[in-house]
Amino acid sequence: MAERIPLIVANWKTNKKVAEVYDFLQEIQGKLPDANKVKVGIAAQDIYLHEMVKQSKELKLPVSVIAENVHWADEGSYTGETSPAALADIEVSGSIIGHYERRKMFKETNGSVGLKVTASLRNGLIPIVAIAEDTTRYNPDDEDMAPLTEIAVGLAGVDRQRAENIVIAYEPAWAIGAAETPSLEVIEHAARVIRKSLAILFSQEVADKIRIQYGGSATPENSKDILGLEDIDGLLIGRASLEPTAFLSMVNDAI
Ligand SMILES: O=C(CO)COP(=O)(O)O
Repeated sequence: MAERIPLIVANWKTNKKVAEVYDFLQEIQGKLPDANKVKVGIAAQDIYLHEMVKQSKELKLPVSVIAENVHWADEGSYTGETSPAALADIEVSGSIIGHYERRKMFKETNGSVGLKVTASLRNGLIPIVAIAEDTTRYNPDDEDMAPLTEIAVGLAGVDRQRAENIVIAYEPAWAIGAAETPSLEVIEHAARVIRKSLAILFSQEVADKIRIQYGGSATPENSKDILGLEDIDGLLIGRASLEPTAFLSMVNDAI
């Protein structure tokens, strides 16, 4: 089976002022583990990304700077959208795509997710595709299992050669911004269903290379157990990522 280096990503959402962004980066300087053991990303509001890339270089931080959303067109008349080509140009590493909050509040669909994933891969950005589907109704041992809709529809147009660069974030809607996570059994089951869906869509070989993160009320208290699950290769962290000590503790749990 392919070795998947865990990926821990902070999703700051619409939080932090510019001074707080820089304080955080300075606070984690020299405290991140070897990038060969765990990869670290921070997703922040677009207005901070360019400076975050520069600051990370200056501080020699092994951190990938990530957008929280991206448009599907490289350029053109799309007022208010951010081009994947422009993100790549300022050395942003990837983008979250189809976060539940965007699907719910901003009418993001599996169709637009697909366009954004393709556009990201075309520009060398890592798409972190968030899926919130209820995986409990699927049986991963069922030979004729249908892939999850969010994967089947959202990733249908993706070129198999590039698919291994996708990251999937499993974020059950009810656990986001909540106080509880699903049980470890439910998370592992969901991750297996997701990997099986990816294998149906691409191939088992590709599916084995794709990282699957868990997101939704991940904290320093539960991160080690979640990261210990066989099919979970990282975390997408909201609230607990806003504070450097908590974030660093969760990053270290991935080793
Ligand atoms: O939405 C999330 C990460 O993308 C999860 O948010 P919380 O960790 O705050 O529940």
